Amino acid sequence: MANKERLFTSVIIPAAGQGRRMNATINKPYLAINGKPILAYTLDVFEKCPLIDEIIVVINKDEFEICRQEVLKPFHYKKIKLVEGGTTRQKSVYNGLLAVNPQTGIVMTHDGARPMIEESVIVKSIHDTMEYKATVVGVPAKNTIKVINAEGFVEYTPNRDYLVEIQTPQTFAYALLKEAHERAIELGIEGTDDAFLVEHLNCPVKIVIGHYTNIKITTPEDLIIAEAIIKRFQKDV
Ligand SMILES: Nc1ccn([C@@H]2O[C@H](COP(=O)(O)OP(=O)(O)OP(=O)(O)O)[C@@H](O)[C@H]2O)c(=O)n1
Ligand SMILES: C[C@](O)(CO)[C@H](O)COP(=O)(O)O
Repeated sequence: MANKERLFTSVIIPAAGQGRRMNATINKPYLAINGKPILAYTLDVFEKCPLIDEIIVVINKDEFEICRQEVLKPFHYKKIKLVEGGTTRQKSVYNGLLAVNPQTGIVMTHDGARPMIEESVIVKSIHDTMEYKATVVGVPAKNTIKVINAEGFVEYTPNRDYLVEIQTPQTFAYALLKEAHERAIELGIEGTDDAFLVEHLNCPVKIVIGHYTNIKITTPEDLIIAEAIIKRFQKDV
């Protein structure tokens, strides 16, 4: 990856969760903010980004119809392929990895539930991955973080200068991420993000500093925050 020639770039969007913490009547990707589904906001940014060649959206088996009707049909996406999800985020991403175009050189993962991603962060992630092979977007921790024990007592307070809250996109050389997922399957490792699996291969992962607005919509109050951010920063939607 030392030379900077453009590589075919695929993004895998896991959107096959259950949204248990949201506790809504429809699954999170299809909940609307200002009349538009969360997943459509996410897809818009990748669809418009000229560095993204292919978008693999990973969804639940029984949600193909709602995805087609509520997201794909009204918003006219061209680069998208739908793939069935697995029982965990990691399994969903792996299904996506198996479905990418055989030419894929760079693969990015981005939560369907992070609709406020900005194109500049996607572009920086791709550029930095050409150099480092593995990058993750994060923001410096704003709060003091404490490591506790099983009894709920503080063990120690890590230096905040070295704490970053991790988001997505997470971007990798395709062969590296595939190897990391396959090694994790062999070893029975389950991680909450993709970088964790790459870290297990002892491969350095570079941080791309992102934006605090790129929240993951997880609980009901996140919808209020997202609505406010979208109104304030993305008036054209
Ligand atoms: N089996 C799974 C689990 C999660 N995801 C996706 O991974 C992203 C991050 O997961 P999270 O926000 O935790 O979503 P859910 O799993 O839906 O939420 P919860 O844990 O509250 O059920 C989401 O876009 C979600 O749809 C997925 O594709 N497949
Ligand atoms: C990948 C991730 O977005 C990084 O913050 C996150 O770990 C996935 O969501 P979950 O809440 O851990 O399922």
